[in-house]
Amino acid sequence: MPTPARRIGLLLVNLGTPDSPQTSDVRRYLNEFLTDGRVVDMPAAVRYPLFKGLVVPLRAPKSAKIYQELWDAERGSPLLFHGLDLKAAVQQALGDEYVVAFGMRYQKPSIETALTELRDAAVDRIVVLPLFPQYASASTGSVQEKVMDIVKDWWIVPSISFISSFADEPGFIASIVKRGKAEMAKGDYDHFVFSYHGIPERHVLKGSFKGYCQLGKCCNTYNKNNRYCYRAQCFATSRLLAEGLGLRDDQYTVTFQSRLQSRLRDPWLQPYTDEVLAEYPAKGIKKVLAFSPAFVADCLETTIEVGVEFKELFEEKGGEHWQLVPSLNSEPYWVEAVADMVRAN
Ligand SMILES: C=CC1=C(C)c2cc3[nH]c(cc4nc(cc5[nH]c(cc1n2)c(C)c5CCC(=O)O)C(CCC(=O)O)=C4C)c(C)c3C=C
Ligand SMILES: [Fe+2]
Ligand SMILES: [Fe+2]
Repeated sequence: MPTPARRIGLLLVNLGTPDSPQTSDVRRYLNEFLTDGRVVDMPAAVRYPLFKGLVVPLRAPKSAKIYQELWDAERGSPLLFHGLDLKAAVQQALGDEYVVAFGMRYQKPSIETALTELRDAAVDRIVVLPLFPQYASASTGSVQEKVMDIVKDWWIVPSISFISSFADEPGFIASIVKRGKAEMAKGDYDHFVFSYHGIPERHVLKGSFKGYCQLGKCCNTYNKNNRYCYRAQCFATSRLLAEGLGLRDDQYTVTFQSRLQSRLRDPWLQPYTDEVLAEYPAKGIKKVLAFSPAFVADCLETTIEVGVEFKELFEEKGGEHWQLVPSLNSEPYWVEAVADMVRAN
């Protein structure tokens, strides 16, 4: 039987990671990441000297130590090897009609290398799936900008579609529910935390249609006016997860982590996960199951921040059991959910 022609390119993209946990590689990664105007939205004339000259040199050695803790001796950065595993599994699920490539917004494998793979495979069109469930200009928006910036220089500009969020996608929700239920079957929990990567409040306000989002109850529903609101999407994901897990409203809390401490002290989305969990033991909440639904692959922000640092803080304050639900990585049901999203695109 003749092999069917390969026609559609799928580009999976995640955020990025250093080449190694050495300070020099972490510095290079952070320089690229934190001088992105969608991540640090200051004028370039301030951003470059401030971050390249001051913030990154101070942060890189500390971050490198944490990356050393995270690094797998054989496979390196989890964000990278889970991404490559997902790529291989989704390729298998979609079959020969698709060519699947994987790229990182910062460092390697670059988006440019991945797009070139797709171009060389002579695909007719490209579907871009940034692996961020909730849209943020600092994550999804940056990937979209980078893709467009690269293809604008191609002689033949391909047809491209972007899956810009999947915060309420049934396959995504069902996959996390499955992961969560597996943990819930192993023990009892007093409370459930859905901890999302934070962003500055300013980023949410800037993304609002006609000033709809004011960081209040406006985000409690997810509608046409706030469909790109990161905060509204985090709440929407949480409501659906709670429903799937059978949780009442008072059994779970939505929180935000990973704020980049800056001397400017600009507010990030609240409540902050560390502040919330520190108060739990005194309130009698001693056993907590923590979800990281802003991430689909284990990384520094899940394994170390939620799985190690928050656990230590919780126990220091008198908590008994803090458990992280692992990310979806390349679990078979998640692979199928990704394939379904792409087929439906
Ligand atoms: C979930 C999507 C992400 C958004 C939105 C996001 C915004 C954002 N991040 C920073 C600063 C840092 N983030 C770092 C790590 C990191 N961030 C994401 C995802 C989002 N970031 C991931 C998947 C990772 C992990 C990468 C890995 O290799 O494991 C870091 C680096 C780690 C450190 O030094 O602490 C920084 C810094 C900002 C400022 C921001 C929005 C404005
Ligand atoms: Fe981040
Ligand atoms: Fe909003």
